[in-house]
Amino acid sequence: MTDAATLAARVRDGDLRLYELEDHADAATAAAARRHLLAEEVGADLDTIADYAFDAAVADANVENMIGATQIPLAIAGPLPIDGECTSDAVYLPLATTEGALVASVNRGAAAIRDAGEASTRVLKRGMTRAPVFSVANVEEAAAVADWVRASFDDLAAAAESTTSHGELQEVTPYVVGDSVFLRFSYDTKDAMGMNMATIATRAAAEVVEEETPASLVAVSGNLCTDKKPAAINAIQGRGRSVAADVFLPSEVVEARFGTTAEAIAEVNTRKNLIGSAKAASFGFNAHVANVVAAAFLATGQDIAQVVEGANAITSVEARESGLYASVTLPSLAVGTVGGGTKLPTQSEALDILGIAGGGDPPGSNGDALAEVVAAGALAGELSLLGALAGRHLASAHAEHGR
Ligand SMILES: CC(C)(COP(=O)([O-])OP(=O)([O-])OC[C@H]1O[C@@H](n2cnc3c(N)ncnc32)[C@H](O)[C@@H]1OP(=O)([O-])[O-])[C@@H](O)C(=O)NCCC(=O)NCCSC(=O)C[C@@](C)(O)CC(=O)[O-]
Ligand SMILES: NC(=O)C1=CN([C@@H]2O[C@H](COP(=O)(O)OP(=O)(O)OC[C@H]3O[C@@H](n4cnc5c(N)ncnc54)[C@H](OP(=O)(O)O)[C@@H]3O)[C@@H](O)[C@H]2O)C=CC1
Repeated sequence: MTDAATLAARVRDGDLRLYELEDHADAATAAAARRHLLAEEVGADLDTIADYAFDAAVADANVENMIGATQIPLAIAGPLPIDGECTSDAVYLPLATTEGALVASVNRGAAAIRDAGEASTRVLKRGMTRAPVFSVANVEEAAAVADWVRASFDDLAAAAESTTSHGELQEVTPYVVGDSVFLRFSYDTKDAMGMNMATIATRAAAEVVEEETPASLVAVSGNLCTDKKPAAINAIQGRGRSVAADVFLPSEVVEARFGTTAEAIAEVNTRKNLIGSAKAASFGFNAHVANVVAAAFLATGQDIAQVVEGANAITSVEARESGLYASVTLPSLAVGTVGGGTKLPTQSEALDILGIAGGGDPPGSNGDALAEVVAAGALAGELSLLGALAGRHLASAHAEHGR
């Protein structure tokens, strides 16, 4: 074991690579050595980055070349009453953000939902996808491979499921483009978001495809999955969890909470979220679902890059006889309560606020509960922002809260 300054000197002298420090010291000392080196090279003061409260070793599977931790303010919004299949409680939603007025907004939406009773939520579909791309000789061969895949689901499932005790292969859909064959594998990954699980399982199934057909694997991810890129396939067919939330707010709640009417909020939704989004050719027919998805993802250890598909959501609002009906449907929300960043201490504590850290009983129920909570939080955020726009107080709210 050796001290941070000595290790930094060895890196500077070319004796060690920056990422090899954990082989020569504990994780905290290795991080300190990198800060030491950085302080010398760029003169930055890293005292706050160094002041983290968890054992650096627990982040070993989550990051390389660690120097410390970024601290993001963490808040709660709620209580937010939810009537779902896996959540039937009033929850406090943990949100990590740097955008002033965001939590106040979700909190106001939650208050309106409380006044009205509760939001209903349902997970409509589960299926984490991975789509490898194979090359073949020509279209004729591509069609034959696709036919073989359609007839060989059991063999592919046996290979894929040999790599996991939780994952279940649900379907494999072939897509042919000339001499490329894409196979979109979809898995029930239970309480895991499942991207590692699906990738490992799909790699095993791809070996069977290569053994049994002329197809040759080009890449285990062929972008038809589609992970972390805007894509209509996720918005239409779903990815991860497809989840919806809705609520009916009586007119008096709308007026008391948002200082406007159901008709005015419905008009904002139609002209902004539907017509405006259509004109922009957006995948997000909503106001700011990404805000709640991102803040909840950061708080609970989700893969933040998957906010890309998490923000594919449609908000519907209708002025009814005695109030306002609103819904938010998120077709591609990639969430988990085990694996990835969920085991890190602050993230795991945030999941504890919701009572869903770790695996659920039955497996998958905690993942579903997290999806339901995020959907209800997104609904609260949509109601409040649409209310602020209809009542024309968005700019003043941000002037007051956000700067
Ligand atoms: C800011 C408010 C809530 C004020 O709203 P208000 O009605 O003036 O506030 P209020 O003081 O009367 O309080 C009403 C409720 O708001 C909550 N609330 C109020 N203050 C706080 C606070 N400090 N901390 C926590 N909660 C707060 C709280 O629930 C409170 O109820 P109570 O508990 O008192 O019965 C409102 O104006 C609002 O929601 N505005 C919208 C802000 C918003 O949604 N911003 C989202 C980010 S915008 C963006 O990023 C995306 C965008 C806009 O570009 C996307 C697009 O293109 O549309
Ligand atoms: N590899 C890739 O291409 C990509 C990886 N990622 C990263 O993948 C990680 C997430 O992958 P993910 O597979 O979710 O997590 P992990 O790789 O951390 O694996 C989670 C494992 O937990 C086990 N497990 C225990 N209890 C349960 C339960 N109740 N439900 C489900 N699984 C359980 C499963 O093991 P078992 O399978 O043995 O049953 C599962 O494979 C993130 O770090 C993300 O950033 C993101 C995008 C792409």
